[in-house]
Amino acid sequence: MTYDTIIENIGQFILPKAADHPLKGEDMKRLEIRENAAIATKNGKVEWIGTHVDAQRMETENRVDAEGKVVSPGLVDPHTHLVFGGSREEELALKQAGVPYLEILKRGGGILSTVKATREASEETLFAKSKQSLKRIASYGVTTLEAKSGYGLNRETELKQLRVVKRLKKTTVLDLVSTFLGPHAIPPESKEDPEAFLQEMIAMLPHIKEEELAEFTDVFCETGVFTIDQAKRFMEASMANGLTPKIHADEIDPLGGTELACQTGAISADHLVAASDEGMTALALSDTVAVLLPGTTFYLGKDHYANARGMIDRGASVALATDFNPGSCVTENLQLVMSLAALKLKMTPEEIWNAVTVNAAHAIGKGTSAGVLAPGRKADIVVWDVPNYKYIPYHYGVNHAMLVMKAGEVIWKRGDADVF
Ligand SMILES: O=C(O)CC1=NCN=C1
Ligand SMILES: [Zn+2]
Repeated sequence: MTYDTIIENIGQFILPKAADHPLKGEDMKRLEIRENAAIATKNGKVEWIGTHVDAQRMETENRVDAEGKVVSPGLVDPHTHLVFGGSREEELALKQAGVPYLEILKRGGGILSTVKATREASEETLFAKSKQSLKRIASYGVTTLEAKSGYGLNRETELKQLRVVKRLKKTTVLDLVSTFLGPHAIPPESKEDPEAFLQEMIAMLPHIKEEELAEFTDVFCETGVFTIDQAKRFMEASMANGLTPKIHADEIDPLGGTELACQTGAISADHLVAASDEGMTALALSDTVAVLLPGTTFYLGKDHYANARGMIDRGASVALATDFNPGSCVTENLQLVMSLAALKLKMTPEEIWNAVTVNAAHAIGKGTSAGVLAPGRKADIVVWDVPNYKYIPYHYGVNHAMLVMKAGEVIWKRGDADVF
């Protein structure tokens, strides 16, 4: 057989474990690393994984020399607010003055200022802006990601955002999943009647399912936003309409959103900075993935981070994501989040790699098709300019990706310009 591409001379090949459930407990702490390896692709799929020596005897159209460096599956970012209008740099001064996130929101800023910009932006503008972000996301080694709505807070604009994601799915090489985050905040026009607004968002669910505009739903369960009871009713209505729930839980105040996620069978519970011991134990006993967002904690200038160690050591499955959004975490760089996971969440390199590949894939229902390289799987592959798999969390703030491959095709390669 003649292969399409062989990537050879791989110093360390990172091979997260293929599993039909998210990794937890001891599995979360283990990571297979193969040395002096090679991988062969054909028709966009992984065809063979073996040794560099064996690869020398194989026929291929293209041969890529990994120069003894590191190769991994394409990364998965399971939590982004990709589609939005405008920006919120003006709020930095408020944050520097110590004005809390929820206070900025209460004053009509934060999410609500992005809502105004998103309502005013055309679908074309949002599409072009999101596509630029996707290029940057891909350059950091991400080949699969989630994208939420939530900056419309009315039927017209929520559908506009979801249509943008649907168009991006069809027109870009990355794999996207879509999440309807209608109950993201209470719009000014519904301030007097949040319940009516929640009902309006619930009433959208059949249409969203019918038009295949989202696979998941999400709700911001937080003080001054949506209560546990409101979140529960929205999540139950989601499931009744064939949509799988997620939840922004225990981000700032410990309302018990973590426990609610596990009780309702949510696919993921996200943020969890204020998760209780009971909530962490519930995670360990469930298949709900804890999606941790240390970039947001950092960006909001908080000292207290999610208790990743407590979750992992209890046996919960943990994933990592950027939470890319215009106000509380303005970065597409999942590698930076890997560093914060080491420095602030005290996660090991093995746990971090599992959290940005196989577990991140399970958090968006892609556990059997992304985040793992094995014969028959999509050839989503990244070559990293690092000496070993521990290096990315250690050296932060830069882009270590050399080459990003999506379904067997190179979609990004570090510039060839070399004037030094
Ligand atoms: O502030 C934002 O735009 C995104 C966010 N939603 C809930 N927490 C952060
Ligand atoms: Zn978020």
